[in-house]
Amino acid sequence: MQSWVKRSHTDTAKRALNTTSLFGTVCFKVQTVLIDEEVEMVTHCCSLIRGPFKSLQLFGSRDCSSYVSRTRYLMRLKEDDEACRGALQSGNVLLYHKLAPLLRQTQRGRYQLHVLQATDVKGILGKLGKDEQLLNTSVLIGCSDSDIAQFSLDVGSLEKAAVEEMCGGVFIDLRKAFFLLKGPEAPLVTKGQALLRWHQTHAYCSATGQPTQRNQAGSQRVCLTNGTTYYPQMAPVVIVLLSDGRRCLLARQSTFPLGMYSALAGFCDMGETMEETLRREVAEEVGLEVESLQFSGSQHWPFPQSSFMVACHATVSPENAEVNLDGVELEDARWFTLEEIEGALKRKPPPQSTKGEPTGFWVPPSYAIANKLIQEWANQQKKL
Ligand SMILES: NC(=O)c1ccc[n+]([C@@H]2O[C@H](COP(=O)([O-])OP(=O)(O)OC[C@H]3O[C@@H](n4cnc5c(N)ncnc54)[C@H](O)[C@@H]3O)[C@@H](O)[C@H]2O)c1
Ligand SMILES: [Mg+2]
Repeated sequence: MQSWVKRSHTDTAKRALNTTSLFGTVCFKVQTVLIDEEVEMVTHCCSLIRGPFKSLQLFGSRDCSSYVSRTRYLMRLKEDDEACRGALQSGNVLLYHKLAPLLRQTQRGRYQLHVLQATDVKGILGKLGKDEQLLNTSVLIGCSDSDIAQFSLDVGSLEKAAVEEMCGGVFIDLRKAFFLLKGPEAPLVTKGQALLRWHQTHAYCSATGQPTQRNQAGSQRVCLTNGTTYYPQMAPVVIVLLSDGRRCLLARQSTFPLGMYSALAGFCDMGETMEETLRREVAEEVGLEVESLQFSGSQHWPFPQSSFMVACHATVSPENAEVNLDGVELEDARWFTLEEIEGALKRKPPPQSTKGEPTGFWVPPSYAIANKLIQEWANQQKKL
């Protein structure tokens, strides 16, 4: 196959691929972008899609795992504006209105992400008399299991109700949406929002005050005056569930919903390791000295800004477990037994309108990594 494909044809095929999803509707797409004499060759090429593209090594081989293929594809879209613009034309788009994501309700009343095709979005923009170029302000957020590039787009300049009506969906505040969505939809919707928000707040260079320009994928912005490149950032936070061997420590801030207790958390100071942050935060907030720690997992947390949560378990000695509260940040911190924790894990959060203290404390819902730490601790204690 490689010997049959002349150099110019190889370039043509590459160009064709730039306009498509990973292994999407290549044959259909190329006919829309190529001149006639090229179409025949590329159509033939596409009919043998696995063979030629493997030998041309445009996206790596399908012998690799699909995860590797998707990762390489996304990497390429971040580096190649033209390829990214092409992928956007046949991509999936999550819409946001002033950073509130668009969801739709299923017949069973469950909420799902409302994923649109780029062509649908263009149709909506056309019907509302808006320039199709707005689509190009989308940012790349991933690649679906069916190898379609995924983007997020804020249509805050359009009338919210009109878009909702046309799409048959509803824009819902992220805090609520996060709670309503299940599985991989929840992290995807927060990633989409976090990246859009980063662009909305980084339009200018903090050194020159001049405008910055984004690449097509939205993975970076560059100051046109001094050339500084800015990348989307998350603030690192350590979240820790302390145990004295028998009980675990949970705390609450006065701003938490009534009755909710969570694990201790704190932002990393400049230059700190994760271990140092953990030790410092525990000392600052509850006056205890950590003896040992164990990494558990991590999570991107979009509220109020993007944090990168690193979750750990840590122990203190039972002889030195008396809490000495820092009253500035925390309203309360207490040791809880396994029985109390099991009760709290089963308890549903009270409705937001509830006045007065709910009967019994409760813990953050399952989408918060604090919940995972608490579940892990309870499971571990049950084995002892
Ligand atoms: N996902 C979860 O399960 C979970 C659970 C608990 C807390 N959290 C999140 O962890 C984060 C940190 O927790 P915390 O509030 O206890 O932190 P913290 O104990 O460090 O206290 C917050 C204070 O730290 C200072 N600070 C330093 N760097 C900051 C930065 N980059 N951004 C904001 N404030 C900074 C501010 O003065 C702020 O008032 C919060 O955003 C919270 O929403 C997530
Ligand atoms: Mg804290």
